[in-house]
Amino acid sequence: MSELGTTLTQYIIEQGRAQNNSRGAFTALLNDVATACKRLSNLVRLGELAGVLGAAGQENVQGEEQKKLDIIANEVFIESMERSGLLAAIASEEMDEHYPIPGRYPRGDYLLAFDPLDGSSNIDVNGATGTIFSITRHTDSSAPTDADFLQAGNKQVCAGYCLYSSASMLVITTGHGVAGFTLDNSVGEFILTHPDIKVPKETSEYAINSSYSRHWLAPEKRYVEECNAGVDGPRERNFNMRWAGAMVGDIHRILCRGGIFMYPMDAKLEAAGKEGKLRLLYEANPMGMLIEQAGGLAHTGTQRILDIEPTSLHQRVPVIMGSADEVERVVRYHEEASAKQ
Ligand SMILES: O=P(O)(O)OC[C@H]1O[C@](O)(COP(=O)(O)O)[C@@H](O)[C@@H]1O
Ligand SMILES: [Mg+2]
Ligand SMILES: [Mg+2]
Repeated sequence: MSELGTTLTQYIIEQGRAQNNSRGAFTALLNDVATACKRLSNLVRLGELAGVLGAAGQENVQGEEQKKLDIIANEVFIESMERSGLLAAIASEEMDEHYPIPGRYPRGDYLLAFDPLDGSSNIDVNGATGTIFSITRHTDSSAPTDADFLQAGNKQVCAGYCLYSSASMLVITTGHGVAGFTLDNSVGEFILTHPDIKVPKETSEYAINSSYSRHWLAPEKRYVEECNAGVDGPRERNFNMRWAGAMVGDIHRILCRGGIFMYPMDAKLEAAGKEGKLRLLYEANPMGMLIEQAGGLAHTGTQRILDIEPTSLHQRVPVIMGSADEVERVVRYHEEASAKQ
């Protein structure tokens, strides 16, 4: 295992050696990801001084109001990732369709799907935000299409996020555990600070936006009511609640100390004809891979997230992920609720 203090580049090279695979190309790709994250980290840190706060005055393909930083983050990331020549195309929350890297196919062997800025509503209040990314292979030598991105999460070769908070941290998996790196601005490097991250199996902390409780379906209602009943309830212990308003902040906390994160299907989403709030390809899948690689579980309530065969680029899914015992409990409540029907 790599030692604390190892740089991200050294870590990737060491991992490649340990797996008997030189992975030079992949090292370059992750270096580009790291460069993009460093550039974004600087912009987020400067905030209004860099003129990046506030609304952009337009909506993205999903009808959500875009912040200036959503658009800037998308551009900065793409610009950094275009250079390596290893990507065939990029898909983003902020773009209707995929973006084929000019002049790069059939050379590019990988596809990158990403959420340039997760937690957009936190930007203007100096709250935690992040970038989430997922990398899959592009095996077809022809020009990439949207359909090439529609690969189940279990096909991801790398997933991760960069959290922009009091420290900026890059947390990644290449399918051999999860490692966390903290950005040392004095040397401009991500340094390994959290090797082999594991999510504790048990937890007494949950994360869900409780302002939607009136819309919840029976399983989540039951789960949260039982947690809130504390020592006197069926769980016989007290629970704590946290909601960062940014999935990246909630998942980071869960990777650090355990917990369960839920953005489940509810009556309001159902009535609006939506299949969930969070996006499969660049939110649920990469976070699901990280959580599973750290020993947790990632589910919709009826299906393992990483087994979903995607049908569209911006597909939404219900998300229940984190400490294994708690996710199993919510899934069991779903099974019991559907058995009653
Ligand atoms: O405002 P709500 O409904 O609590 O939603 C919060 C969720 O929405 C998100 O902000 C969606 O991500 P974006 O900011 O990238 O659209 C998640 O990060 C977060 O968990
Ligand atoms: Mg997001
Ligand atoms: Mg976003």
